[in-house]
Amino acid sequence: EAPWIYRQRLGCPSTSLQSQSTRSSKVKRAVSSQMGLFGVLPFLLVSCITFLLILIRRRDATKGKLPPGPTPLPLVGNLLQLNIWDIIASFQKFQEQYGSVFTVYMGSRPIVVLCGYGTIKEALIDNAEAFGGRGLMMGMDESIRDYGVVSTNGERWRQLRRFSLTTLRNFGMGKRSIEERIQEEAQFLVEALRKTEGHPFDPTFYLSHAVSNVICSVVFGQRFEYEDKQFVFLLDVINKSFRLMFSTASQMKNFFPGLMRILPGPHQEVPKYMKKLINFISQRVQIHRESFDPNCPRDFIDCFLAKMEQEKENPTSEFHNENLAVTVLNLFFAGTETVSTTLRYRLLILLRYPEIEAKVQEEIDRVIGRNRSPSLEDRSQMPFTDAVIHEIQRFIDVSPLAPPHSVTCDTHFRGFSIPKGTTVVPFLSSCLHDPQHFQTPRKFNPQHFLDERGSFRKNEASLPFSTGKRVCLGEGLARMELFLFLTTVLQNCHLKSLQEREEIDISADVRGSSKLPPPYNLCMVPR
Ligand code: HEM
Repeated sequence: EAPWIYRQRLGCPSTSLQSQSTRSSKVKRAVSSQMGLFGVLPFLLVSCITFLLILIRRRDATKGKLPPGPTPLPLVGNLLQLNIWDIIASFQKFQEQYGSVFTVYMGSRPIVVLCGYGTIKEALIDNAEAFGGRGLMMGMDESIRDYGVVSTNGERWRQLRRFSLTTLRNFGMGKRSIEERIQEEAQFLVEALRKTEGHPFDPTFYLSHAVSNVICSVVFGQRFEYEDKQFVFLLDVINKSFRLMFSTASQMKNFFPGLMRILPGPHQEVPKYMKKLINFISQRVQIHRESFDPNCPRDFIDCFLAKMEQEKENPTSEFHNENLAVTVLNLFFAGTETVSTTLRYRLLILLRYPEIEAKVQEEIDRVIGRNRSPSLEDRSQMPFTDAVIHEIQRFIDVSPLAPPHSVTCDTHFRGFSIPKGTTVVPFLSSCLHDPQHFQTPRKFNPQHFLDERGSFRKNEASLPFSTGKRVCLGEGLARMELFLFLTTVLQNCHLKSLQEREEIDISADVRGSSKLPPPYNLCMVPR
């Protein structure tokens, strides 16, 4: 006969021969065994959790003494203590609680977080070699993770980084300098803005097209009309894959990589988009090959093809088709969203502070005038504009967390032992808001970058591009764009808000670990 509790569940009738008393004693026994079960279950659960915690602690003890942090649970790690919609706020809380180096667990993976300028400098600059590895970038598609410059390590990364830096520094890129390419694009941007004829519009489209065109010009040797079908296709695919890679489902890969690999969801679409992008780039490479002249490289792809030619006898060369396609893809991903978000956010801040816009325009008129395009040489004579550009980058903090690093060897740091291969995340936001380096860290204040005489003053804690061996490879290019786009637009247009300035909200829309300006419209009036 099946035990009572199962018969109840299975809906079996109780036998009619059983007397009332036998039935009631059976009921009592069943109830007491059920109660026993409920008493035992929590005990078993607590024992299992304790056992797993001990295992985690023992494993960490054998791995080294990691910095302190919130107590992780088995399997989920610190998932329950982290606000995955606002990781920045969670990290700020942990920094207050545990200090400038703490450990959080993403699932069963420990991640060491570095906070504040002193700590980040000591790790990324003073111990550059140890902290210069790239950690596993979970959000990135597996088909491209092993190639290119952003997510690789060792010789591959070293060679591709050196090559990309040299090429972006303008050597061997044909007749036109990168500065000229940006100046040209800035003029196209102003022309497009003029066509809005003072009507309200959302600047996102114009700014992202202008910024993407700079990368197109550097990489493909060609800019596109903003309505060009190929260009619109390229930007659409980049945009969609960017969103998917930073979606919550993709972020959950950090916690449960194995599970997320098989679970359905938007993150499973990423490889499809990657394939489209790689196909697009491969077609462009093929077109380049047909008109390639090794003595006159026109752009990044030509320079790479020339390097492939030079190294064709070397069987271990890193200059091959896969690395070419993914490095180009890396430049698009790393160099478009960051710059265009900065430009978009910057216009919003200037709408909020029209007196600052007026002061920048006064400097533009005095140094550049209205009859020629701004050039990089002008920057050194424009301390106020330079300070505003730096302060906007500090204040808006578009990359609050650097992508994951990893330690390349067992590392002793501030009394802790971090085993080789451990993921380390520089919390750049904590640097940009470090109260020891900025007088009013949470307020927009260009004085942070000016001395008493009004000259530009560098601030070592201002690290929006990170620092050390992995410092942003496009920093030089980005700084050129940020200066030339701003000065060209303000030389030609006034910004007009649709709201009273006091009503303009400049606080960021935080999504996971990214910060974006709130959506807004504005008008541009020709000067
Ligand atoms: C406002 C604009 C930009 C910001 C705030 C920015 C910020 C960053 C940050 C924080 C990193 C991570 C550094 C680290 O791992 O510690 C990075 C890496 C990188 N950035 Fe940028 N970036 C910008 C523009 C660009 C542009 C225009 C390009 C390319 C043309 C670019 C290409 C890269 C690449 C390739 C890496 C990976 C470097 C490596 O792993 O060796 N970035 N950037």
